[in-house]
Amino acid sequence: MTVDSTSRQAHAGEAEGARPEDAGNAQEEEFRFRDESRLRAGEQMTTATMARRLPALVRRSLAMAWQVDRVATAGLLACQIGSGVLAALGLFAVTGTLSALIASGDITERLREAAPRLAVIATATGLRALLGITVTWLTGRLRPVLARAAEVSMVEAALGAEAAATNKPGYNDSYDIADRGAQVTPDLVEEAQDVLAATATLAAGATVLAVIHPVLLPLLLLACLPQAAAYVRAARVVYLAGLETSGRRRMLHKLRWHMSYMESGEEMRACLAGPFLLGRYRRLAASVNAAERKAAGTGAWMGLVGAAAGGVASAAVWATLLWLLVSGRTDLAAGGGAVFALQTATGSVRGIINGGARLVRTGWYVQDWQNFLDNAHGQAMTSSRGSELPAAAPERFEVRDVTYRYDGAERDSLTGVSLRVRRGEIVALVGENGSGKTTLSRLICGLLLPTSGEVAWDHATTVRLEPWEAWKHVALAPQRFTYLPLTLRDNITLGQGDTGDAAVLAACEASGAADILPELRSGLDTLLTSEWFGGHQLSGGQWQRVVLTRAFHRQAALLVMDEPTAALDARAEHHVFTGLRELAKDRAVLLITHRLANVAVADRIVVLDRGRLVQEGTYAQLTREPGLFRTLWELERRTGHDVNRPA
Ligand SMILES: Nc1ncnc2c1ncn2[C@@H]1O[C@H](COP(=O)(O)OP(=O)(O)OP(=O)(O)O)[C@@H](O)[C@H]1O
Repeated sequence: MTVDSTSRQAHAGEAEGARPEDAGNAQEEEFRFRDESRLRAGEQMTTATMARRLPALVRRSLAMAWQVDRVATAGLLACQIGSGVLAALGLFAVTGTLSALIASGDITERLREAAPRLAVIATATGLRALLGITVTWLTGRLRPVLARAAEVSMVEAALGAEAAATNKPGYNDSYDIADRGAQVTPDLVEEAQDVLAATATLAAGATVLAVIHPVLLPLLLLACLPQAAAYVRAARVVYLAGLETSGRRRMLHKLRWHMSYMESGEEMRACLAGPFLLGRYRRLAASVNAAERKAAGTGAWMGLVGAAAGGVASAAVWATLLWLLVSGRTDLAAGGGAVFALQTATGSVRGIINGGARLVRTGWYVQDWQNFLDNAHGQAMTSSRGSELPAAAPERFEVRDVTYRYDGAERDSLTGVSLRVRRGEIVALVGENGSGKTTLSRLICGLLLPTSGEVAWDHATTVRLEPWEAWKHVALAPQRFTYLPLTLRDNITLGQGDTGDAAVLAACEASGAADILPELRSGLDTLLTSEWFGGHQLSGGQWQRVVLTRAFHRQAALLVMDEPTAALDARAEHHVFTGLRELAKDRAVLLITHRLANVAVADRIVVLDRGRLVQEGTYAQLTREPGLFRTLWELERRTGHDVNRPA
C-alpha cells in the first residue's frame, strides 16, 4: 500500500461507506515501531566483533548448562570429543586400508593386512552411532532445562531492575529480543559442540592430508573461506531483519491477544472492533512478511554465491589432487587414502562453516540476552541503590523537595514536593487526573528514585536502602492491580508471612473479601481464574477486595492505597473506610482517592495540581478555605457523589 493511498484511508472513518478494516492513521502506518538506537547497536555488532565475543558467550552458556545439568553437559562434551576421536581413528584406518588394498602384492596378503584396520573401522562406526544416540538423548534432556533456566535468569534480571527501567520507552521490546536469545541459549551450546566435533574430525583428516601432500590442507581451508563469509553474512541479514521487525511482531502478538482472549473479547464484539483491528493486523503482518521475505531472499542469494564459490574452490582442490597423482608427486596407494581424507575433511570443513555461521547468528541473539542480564535495560538496582537496612520498624516517611521526570517524558510529573507521613497517621493525596498522586506514592514506597530531592525513611534515604529489605515494610494496593492465577490464599499471602488462616481471615474481614468466601468451593484454596478448569472467576469489585486483603495482611509500616474502593459497591466502600482508622493504629497510611467525601477519614489532606503541592490541611480546613480542594469537593457534592452511603 502506498503512503498516498494509506493517507486517503486515514480519513476512512469520515468517508461514506468506509470499511473499518481499512481505517488507520497514515503516520501510524509510517511509524514502523523502529528503535533506531537498537538497530544501530545491532549493525555495530559485526561478524568480527561477534567472533571475538563467541568464546566468552559459549563459556557463559556452558557454565549455565553445567549449573542446571552437570551429567548431561559433561556427557555431551565427552560424547562429542569421543565421536571426534573415533572419527579420526576410523579415518586413519580407512586411509590405511585403502593404501593397503591398492598397493601391489598378493591380494590375500593385502586383505589379511587390512583386516585389523577393517575391524577398527567397524568398531569406530558402531561406537560413533552409539554416541550419536547418546548425544540425541542428552540434548533432549538438557535443552528444555537450559531454556527454562535462561528464562528464569531474565525474570530475575527484570525484577532486579529499577521500576523506572520498565517505564523507559522500548523496554518490552528489549525484553522480547532478549527472550528470543534466552530461547536459543541451548542452540549455542549444541552448535559449539557440533563445531568442536567437526574440528576434531578435521584434525584427523588434516593429519592424513598433510602427510600426503602439504599443499592440500591450506588449499582446502582457503577454498572454504568465501563460503564461510557468505554464510555468516546471510545469517547477519536474517538477524538484523529480526531486530528491525521486532516492534511490529510484538504489536501483532498484542493485537492477536486482544482480539482472541476473554479479557477484551466482549469489548471487541460489542464495539465492532474486530474488523478494524484485523485490518490493522493484516497491514502490519504484510509489512513484517515483506521484510522477512526480503531478508530470506538476500540470505538465499548469499548462500547461493557462497555455495558456488565453494563448488569452484572444491573443484580446484580435487584438480590439485589429480595433478599430484598424474604428475607422480603422490603414489596411487596414498592417493586412494587422500581421496577419502579429502572427502572427510571437506565434510568437516562444511560442518564447521555451517555450524560456525549458525553459532555466530545464535551468538548475536544470545548476546542480546546477556546484555539484558548484565544491565537489565540499563538500570540494574544493584548499581543504583545502596545496601543499608531500614529500621526494624520505620516510623516516618518523608519527601523532601522532590522532583520527578519519567524517562523520555517532556516535563516533570512532580516538582518540588515535600510531604511527611508517620505511623498512626492517615494522609490523603488528592488532585485531578495526571496531577502526580500515583507517582508520589511510588516515590514514597521507594519504587522510584527522585530525579532531584530525596525521600527518607527515618534517617535513611531510599536511594541508600537495600530495596528488597525496604519493601518488606510496604503494603501496596495499587490502582492497576494484578489478577494472579493462583488460589485465594496465595493471592493474599503471596507466599509470605506464614501466620496461619486466622490472620488471612482477619484481613478478609477488614477488606470485605470474607463475603466472597461462601461462594468459593474450596474456600481459601479456590483457584481464582476460569482460564483453567476448576477455577472461579471473580467480579471486578471482588478482585479489588482480594487486593485490599493482600495489603491488609502484610504487617507493614507503610500502607499505600491508590483508589482502593474504585470498584467497590457502597456497602463495601463504607466497610473499608470505617475500618481504616483501626488499621492505621500501627501504620503510616497514604490514601489516594477521587471520592473526596472519603478523605474526611484522613488526618491530613495533600492536594496536588500538575505535579505541585498546592494545598495541605485537614478536611474541615480545606472544605472551608477557597482553593482546588474546595472546588472539586463542591463539584462532587453537586453531582451527587457525596451522599451518605448506607452501611
Ligand atoms: N510510567 C509512566 N511513564 C511516563 N509518564 C508517566 C508514567 N506514569 C505516569 N506518567 C505521567 O506522569 C504524570 C502523573 O501521573 P500519575 O499517574 O502520577 O497521576 P495521578 O495523579 O495518579 O493520575 P490519576 O488520577 O489519573 O490516577 C502524568 O502526566 C502521566 O502522563
